[in-house]
Amino acid sequence: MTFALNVSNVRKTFVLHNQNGIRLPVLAGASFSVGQGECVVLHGRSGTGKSTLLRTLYGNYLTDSGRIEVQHQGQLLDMTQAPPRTLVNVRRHTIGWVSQFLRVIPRISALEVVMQPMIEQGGNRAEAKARAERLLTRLNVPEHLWALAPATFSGGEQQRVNIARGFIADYPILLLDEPTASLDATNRAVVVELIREAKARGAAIVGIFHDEDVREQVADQLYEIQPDSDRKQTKQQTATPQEEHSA
Ligand SMILES: Nc1ncnc2c1ncn2[C@@H]1O[C@H](COP(=O)(O)OP(=O)(O)OP(=O)(O)O)[C@@H](O)[C@H]1O
Repeated sequence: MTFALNVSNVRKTFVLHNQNGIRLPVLAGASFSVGQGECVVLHGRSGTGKSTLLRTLYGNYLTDSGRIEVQHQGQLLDMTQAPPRTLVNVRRHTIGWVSQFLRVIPRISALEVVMQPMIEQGGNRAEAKARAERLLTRLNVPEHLWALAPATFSGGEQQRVNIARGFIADYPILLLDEPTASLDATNRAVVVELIREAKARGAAIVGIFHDEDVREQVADQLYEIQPDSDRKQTKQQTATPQEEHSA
């Protein structure tokens, strides 16, 4: 199977510049591959680095070493070397991100928030609106809320708007950071369906799911992040400024 995403030997150490340059090694050589239509679930105890790895795949964090190869617009691209402008393009067209929290934009309606990724890909407005409405309906977001900005929505409503936004565009790769965290059983089942549909159209998915039921229903592979037995806080030898790309 050709991979959509290939992670090899990724190491990541956080350097806490405002705390005496303490170094916190988190990822000690993460390696796995995700094929089209496959879902890899990141697994491991709390604090082992699941979120860090997922964010690193999205280009939020610089790595110490290793490669993160993605198939992007017919070419193989190493995310660890991609300049910011390329990252923006990858995030627009190739890698979608669904976290448990919606980044609320003041005065923009829920419907527009959901439509945005498809419009940014150059999609047709009417089609984006129809798709957004279908997704919001499936995710049980009441219609009277669609025209409102989601700032005042409940946590679960915001999360469902965020999920609709993440699934509206057919990204080849999807990164899911606990997308079912504050959902009830009915809406969790809808998210499982959306993930299965995305896999069926060939999306490669990497996710974190604390809910065991959801994990079992969507995972093709579990990637266990080994606790770094040598992990310890070590003082930085030389102060190298660490640049991070924001999401
Ligand atoms: N931005 C950061 N700066 C410094 N340290 C960080 C940062 N983000 C995470 N860490 C540290 O990295 C380690 C891994 O955190 P991470 O959130 O990736 O774990 P996790 O496996 O996702 O945990 P959980 O299951 O509890 O969400 C933790 O010890 C955390 O304190």
